[in-house]
Amino acid sequence: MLKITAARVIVTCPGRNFVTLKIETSDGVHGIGDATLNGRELAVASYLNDHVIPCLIGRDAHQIEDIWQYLYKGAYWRRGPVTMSAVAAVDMALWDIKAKVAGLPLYQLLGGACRTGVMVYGHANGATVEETLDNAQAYAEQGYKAIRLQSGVPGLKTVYGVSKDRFFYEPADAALPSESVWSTEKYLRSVPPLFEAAREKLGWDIHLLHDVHHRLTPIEAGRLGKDLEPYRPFWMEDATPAENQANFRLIRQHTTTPLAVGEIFNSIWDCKQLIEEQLIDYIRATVVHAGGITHLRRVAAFADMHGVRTGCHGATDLSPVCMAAALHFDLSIPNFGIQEYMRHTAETDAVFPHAYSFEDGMLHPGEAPGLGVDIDETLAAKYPYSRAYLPVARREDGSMHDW
Ligand SMILES: O=C(O)C(=O)C[C@H](O)[C@H](O)CO
Repeated sequence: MLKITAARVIVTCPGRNFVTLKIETSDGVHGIGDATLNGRELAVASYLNDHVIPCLIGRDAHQIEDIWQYLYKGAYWRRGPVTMSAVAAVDMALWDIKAKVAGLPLYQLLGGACRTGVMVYGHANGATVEETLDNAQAYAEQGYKAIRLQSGVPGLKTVYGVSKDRFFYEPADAALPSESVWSTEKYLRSVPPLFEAAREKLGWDIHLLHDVHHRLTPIEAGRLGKDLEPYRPFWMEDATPAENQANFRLIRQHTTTPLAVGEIFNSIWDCKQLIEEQLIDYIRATVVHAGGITHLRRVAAFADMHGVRTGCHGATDLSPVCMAAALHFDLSIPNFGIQEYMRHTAETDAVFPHAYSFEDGMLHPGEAPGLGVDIDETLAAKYPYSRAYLPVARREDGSMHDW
């Protein structure tokens, strides 16, 4: 038995907030897991400190599945982002421990590598089409094989996906949510010309992606998907809110543009119908928000049966611990599609030294035992938590819209 002797939550803000769980064991091996839930970080920290850690002490760290079931079923109150991020952090830390004890990089325990590396997509954005495409060109020159394009919308001051910095994007930008104004009509007019210009400038040998960020109705999404078809996007993401999974039937009826959704999903139940009915092409659920590696493997296996591939969320609010976990997972499953990669700042990378590396458009988790990522607690302590929220959006008449 490898006894869990201690566990603690580390909250740090090296440029943005991260919550990390560290689990220690009787033979001195420790593991870490990401528990960051953007804008609601302290809720997960409390869930772990007040309700999960007391149940972990004394358990066998090797019993990953049993501990997962204990935390999921044992809480009685199932699912939800706070619960599932906490369960995920425990799960990641336990896989880290198991792989360290085995002396192997985690992907070896998950079945070994199915591919030589993990294709990632970078984020090109700008206030204008020209600026966005100049940035996209810079990504292409760095070797990226896939690039997400988000551009300013004429007539709207700020929109999701457009940052002030060329290579870094941080949407949680204020101590109280900032407000932006949204117009579906203006947005819908702006995206097809962006993709037309992108194909002219970048050619056809690069994958182009776009994130709608839940802002359209199903029929509007069907229209956008159809308008983008001539430019062969890799995917159209989060076309409409997905609480009602049947909404995707309508989008599917109107377009052959591939559909991706799921970064805010917490469990297999959020995507059961989407996958079973083949209403999507890529499932974006991620290690930290969907119950860890144990649960995400189940989602991926179910998706594989239905011809759906993975495209895990990988924004900056998922820490390097989650990124490492995602890379081991991506490398080991048969139906991997693509991995999002929004680079962290140098400050963040220093707090979380890691073995993963980027080369020629691909990430690789590296060969260090475990997840191959650690937390420098002394450095982390220098960056206290700083409250930050995601923005909100209102329509031009003042009513709330999805941001
Ligand atoms: O990366 C994406 O596709 C996103 O939509 C990023 C999200 O807005 C971000 O992770 C919210 O915390």
